[in-house]
Amino acid sequence: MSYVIGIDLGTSAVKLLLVSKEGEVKVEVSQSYPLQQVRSGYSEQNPADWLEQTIVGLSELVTQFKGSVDEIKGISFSGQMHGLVLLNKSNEVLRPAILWNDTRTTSQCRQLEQTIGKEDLLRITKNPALEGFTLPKLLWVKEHEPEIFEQTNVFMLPKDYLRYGLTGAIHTEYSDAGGTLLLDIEKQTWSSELLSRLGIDETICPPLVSSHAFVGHVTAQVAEATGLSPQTKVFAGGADNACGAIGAGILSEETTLVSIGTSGVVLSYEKDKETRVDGKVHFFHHAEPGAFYKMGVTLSAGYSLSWFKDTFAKEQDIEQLIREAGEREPGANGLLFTPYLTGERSPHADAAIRASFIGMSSTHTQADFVRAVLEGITFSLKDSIELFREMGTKVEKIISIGGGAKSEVWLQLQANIFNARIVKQTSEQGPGMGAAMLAAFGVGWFDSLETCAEAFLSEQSTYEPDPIQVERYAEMYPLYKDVYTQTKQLNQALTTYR
Ligand SMILES: Nc1ncnc2c1ncn2[C@@H]1O[C@H](COP(=O)(O)OP(=O)(O)O)[C@@H](O)[C@H]1O
Ligand SMILES: O=C(CO)[C@@H](O)[C@H](O)COP(=O)(O)O
Repeated sequence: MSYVIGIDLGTSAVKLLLVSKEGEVKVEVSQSYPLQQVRSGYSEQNPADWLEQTIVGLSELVTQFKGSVDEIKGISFSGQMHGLVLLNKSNEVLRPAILWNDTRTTSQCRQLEQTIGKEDLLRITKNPALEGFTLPKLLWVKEHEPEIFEQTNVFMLPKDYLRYGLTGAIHTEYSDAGGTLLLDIEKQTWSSELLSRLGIDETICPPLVSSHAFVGHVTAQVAEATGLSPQTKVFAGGADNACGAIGAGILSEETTLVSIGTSGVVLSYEKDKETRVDGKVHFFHHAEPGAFYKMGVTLSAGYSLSWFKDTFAKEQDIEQLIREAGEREPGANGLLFTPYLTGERSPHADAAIRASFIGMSSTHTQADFVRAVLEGITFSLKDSIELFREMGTKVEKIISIGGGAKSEVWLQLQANIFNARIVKQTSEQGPGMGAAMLAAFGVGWFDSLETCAEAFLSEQSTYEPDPIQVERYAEMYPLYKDVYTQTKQLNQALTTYR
């Protein structure tokens, strides 16, 4: 027997899957780490925590594995996107990583628009300046922590740091590089034009490789700490959403992906680099060679639910909370929630907006609140689905992945709010499975990711939209959308108090 390992460096936890050559998940391990949010809009993690927990997870996986470690042929990665990791000349981490959901960089985004111009940014990177992307974070460090910027030898993205920790080799790959806002998407190179206009030395950008590229073996030290064989081959990997797309079989334009992890994502495959999304949604390289995807992002999707639970129902079981919410009426008895806890990206690129509960009454119970949170998160994903539909994308069949896809109640809610058929696969761990598939493709078990998908992926259950509930949610949706318009100025005024 032969196996590969897919490692998904999420925001809440690192998830490791041991997958057989037949695509069966044999061992699944998850190790969590904290998120530091010291001020509203700030979000950081310690790269040492990622590496430490991955090593713990790998040794746990090896312990649970019944076979010989020589049978584990390859490892690859999926990782939360955009996070800025800075290393000095000795490859030591210079400061905590500034994450994708950190929105402190509004002024750097405006500066970028002035220095480069919105049109040139779109022409080169196919994306607008958004707080979550890596370049504004780099400019923030340059401005606020010049002594750290001076010492920077190379920047990295989260899963690239993990790969460096396991192999000692420094790279990034195209699917994550697009999310830095420094990649020339058409030329597939770091943009010398942007870098020179911003006065940033190109040497701080890591070398670029393809997602399935072989980049080395695990080091002897890592092999000893985890029990893995030092012969285990390591492949580059991809951005978590690109890997999620692979792990959900989004390798053609027919199906759409919805991922509910810490963030929420709506994603569809694009063959053509000429596709224009005009900055309304993101446009990046897929982890499949030569392909692309467009993507809308809700910053606090699963995070809104976790926040609610941690703040108001810490001791309660998440599944029980969702089950009780599922028994309440659609519309949560007139309670609306907008999930803007850390600002928003799609369709409102607004770092200052914050979440609301609208319509609270003394008759509302905890279950109504949880229902409103689930509905609000799902409405916010519908905003991206509507953008896709306006662009001409048919959204009829959706593969749903991420922590949110563990819940039947939430899957049915997605079908009713999106008015689309929702499919859950045998594993909801799309990004980890996508990473395992990149390793399987990399070691040469398959001649394409499509053939790998045929062997590895299968659908488990389908959720059809219920026409009565579809109509009810269609009536509520304009009310949900109005909350943004009505609370925008209020939230802007409240920034002084944060
Ligand atoms: N049993 C469950 N049912 C529905 N949602 C869940 C369940 N368990 C966790 N979640 C949601 O899944 C989210 C984590 O999803 P995950 O894909 O692991 O995130 P990440 O990749 O960002 O670490 C949590 O924030 C939580 O809201
Ligand atoms: O910023 C984005 C995409 O642009 C996020 O989707 C991150 O990639 C984090 O993902 P999760 O931890 O929610 O999987």
